[in-house]
This record gives sequence, structure tokens and C-alpha cells, in this order.
Amino acid sequence: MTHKVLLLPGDGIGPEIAAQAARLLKACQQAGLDIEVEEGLVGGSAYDVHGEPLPAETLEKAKAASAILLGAVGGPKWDKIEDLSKRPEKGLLGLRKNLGLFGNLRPAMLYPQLASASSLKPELVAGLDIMIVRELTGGIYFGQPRGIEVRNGERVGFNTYIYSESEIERIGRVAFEMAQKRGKKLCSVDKANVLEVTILWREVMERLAPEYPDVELSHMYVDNAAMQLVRAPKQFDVVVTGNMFGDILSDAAAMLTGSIGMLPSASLNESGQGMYEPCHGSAPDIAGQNVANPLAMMLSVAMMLRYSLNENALAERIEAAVGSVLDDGLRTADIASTGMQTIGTDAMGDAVLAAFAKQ
Ligand SMILES: NC(=O)c1ccc[n+]([C@@H]2O[C@H](COP(=O)([O-])OP(=O)(O)OC[C@H]3O[C@@H](n4cnc5c(N)ncnc54)[C@H](O)[C@@H]3O)[C@@H](O)[C@H]2O)c1
Ligand SMILES: CC(C)[C@H](C(=O)O)[C@@H](O)C(=O)O
Ligand SMILES: [Mg+2]
Repeated sequence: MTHKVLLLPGDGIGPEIAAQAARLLKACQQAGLDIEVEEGLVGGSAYDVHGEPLPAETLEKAKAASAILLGAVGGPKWDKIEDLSKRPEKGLLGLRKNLGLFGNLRPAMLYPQLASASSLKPELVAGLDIMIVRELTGGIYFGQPRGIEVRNGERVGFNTYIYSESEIERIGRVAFEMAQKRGKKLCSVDKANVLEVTILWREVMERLAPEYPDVELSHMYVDNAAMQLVRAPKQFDVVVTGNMFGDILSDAAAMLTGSIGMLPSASLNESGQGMYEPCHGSAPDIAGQNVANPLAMMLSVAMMLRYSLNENALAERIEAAVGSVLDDGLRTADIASTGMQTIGTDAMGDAVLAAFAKQ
């Protein structure tokens, strides 16, 4: 069966890194992968053309695709759009919600070659391999009521942090199953000392635990988890948490691996359909300069092959190609240690493609 892959480059550095992913997809096709690649507009670039960050046409294409690859959305050009529902980020959130992509996997894995690029001492991060499982379609990102309104003569802003038991249970199961396949340790991160919604979160995780007797479940408050991530990150195997805490902790975990430009992600729904994207944003400060690191995007292609297309061998080939490029000392600016020569986005793409061809 021919799989449909939808490529959504987006904004800022999105198109620069998506171009490298497109080349990698072509190389996979040449290696025998049966896919059909289509492109679409999302985010600010869609707003500029259609007045909407998620045009109906893009959503239809996304629904019909086996997998979606997204670059990044957003940027200062669109930050002043008053109607929040038209902002580029709503395009991304709309895709997640409409496709039911509740299970977000964000692996923070240190390539040994990058130990010196991490902001932590090499001995603290050597061998680091954490999987953050973030709930992606609920919590405070989507809770109602929300808004800004006038109360007692002044404006107030409010959001609702809400999770149902069934939402907690389904992300909990993803995390327990992930832990079973990995180091069998699961840390659930909450704020159960203050927030009722996370008291319920903790209860549901506890209730699931007996069904996964081989997994050791622990709990941690989110403030402590942030501290532990930079104090002793190797204590973590799988971390499960809600939408907002997961957003924040995954950026912190990314830096342990050398750069946010290294962190891919997968967002899955109940039928295994997935959207794959780097964890970073559109990096307006470096957009258009051919300096962005395309590796998170290229590693997102590997995650797509593994989780949506069941093509493990090709996924491993891409990951090995990235490893060999790093072995050769090739670095974009974000992962270069002092004194190292750096290369641009296109040249990094070239190097990965060449290594992929040799694998
Ligand atoms: N998934 C997404 O599309 C996504 C994620 C996060 C932020 N955003 C959006 O992106 C815009 C910028 O947000 P931000 O600045 O907070 O976060 P960001 O991740 O875009 O950038 C943070 C810093 O990391 C650097 N960086 C990010 N990706 C890089 C890469 N591949 N190579 C080298 N350096 C890289 C940037 O140059 C910047 O200094 C905002 O509009 C935000 O809403 C989108
Ligand atoms: C752009 C934004 C909506 C998004 C999020 O908060 O989920 C981003 O930060 C991410 O991590 O994917
Ligand atoms: Mg984020």
C-alpha cells in the first residue's frame, strides 16, 4: 500500500529544515519506500494566503495522510494578530486536536559525540536517554472557559486546567507501555500538592500501576522535576506529564542533549496516525540564514518511519547516518563546541544524505 505523507514546512526556519526532510524522503523512496509526498500550508504562511492558519484544504489532506511532517510555525510577523484563533500556533494546535494526536513522544537522547555541546558536565549527560510522554490534546491548552474579560473594572485573563479520568488513563497507558519497552521506570510529573486536576492525575496513574507490575512507578512535583532534570537527568527513563508541564520540561531536556535542534517528536492518535515535528520552533532569530540545525527534523522522519509506517530498518539507517555525520565532526553552529568548524543547514543535509546512502 502506498502511504501518503503530508509535508507542512510552515514558517521561519520551517521551510529550510523541511527541504532537508524532503530530500531524505526522496532517498527513502529510492531505497524502496512506497510513499507519496504532498505539501501543504500551515501557520503564518497559510494565514498570509488564506487568512487562516489551518485552511480546510490542509486539514483534509492531513486527515487523509498516514503521517504528517511539520517544520515549525509562528514568528513576530504574526504575533500582533489580535484574533488569537488566527495565530500560526492555532494551526498546529488545530491539527493536534482535530486528528486526536493525544500521545506526544519527545525523546531526549544524547549522541555521545555531543557530550561537550551539552550545557551540563559530560559525566552528567553521558548515556542520557529519556522519553518524555506529554499529553497533547487536553489540559490547560484546551480547557474551557478561557478568555480575557472585564471584571470589576479591570481586565482579567483566565484558562481552565482540566483532565478527565479517561484522558489521563489513555496517556498513562502509552507511558506504561513505553516504559515496558525501555528501562521499566516511569516517573509521573504533577503538581498534586496544589492542583486538584493533578491529584486526579496521580490517582489514575496509581490505579493503572498494578496492570504493569514490571514497571516501577514514581511521582514527582513539576518544580522538583525541573530541578532534577538539570541536577541528575540520568535518573529518568520515561516521564509522563500533562500538556503544559510537558511543553516546558521537554525544552529543558532538549538542551541536555546539546541543542533543541536535535530533538524530534512524534504525536500519535488512537489509530497510529502520527504527526512528526522537531520540538523547537520557527527560530525567527536565525531564519533565512541557512544556519538552522536540520537534524531534529531529519530525526523526525526516522520517528515517522518507526511509529507510523512500520519501517524500523530505514529509521535505524537515518539514525545511524546522523551518528556517522557527528562522528565525522560535522556541526551546525548550535551544536559546535568552541574552536570547531561549522556548516550550514544545506551542507548538514548533504552530509546526512551521503551517510544514509552508504549505510
Ligand atoms: N512546533 C512549533 O511549530 C513551535 C514550537 C515552539 C515555538 N514555536 C513558535 O516559534 C516562534 C519562536 O519561538 P521561540 O523563540 O520561543 O522558540 P524557538 O524554538 O523557535 O527558538 C528558541 C531558540 O533556539 C534556537 N533554535 C531553535 N531551533 C533551532 C535549530 N533547528 N537550529 C539551531 N537553533 C535553533 C533559536 O534560534 C532560538 O535562539 C514563536 O512564534 C513560537 O510560537 C513553534
Ligand atoms: C507552538 C506551541 C503551540 C507548541 C506547544 O506549546 O505545544 C510548541 O511550543 C511545542 O512544543 O510544540
Ligand atoms: Mg514547546
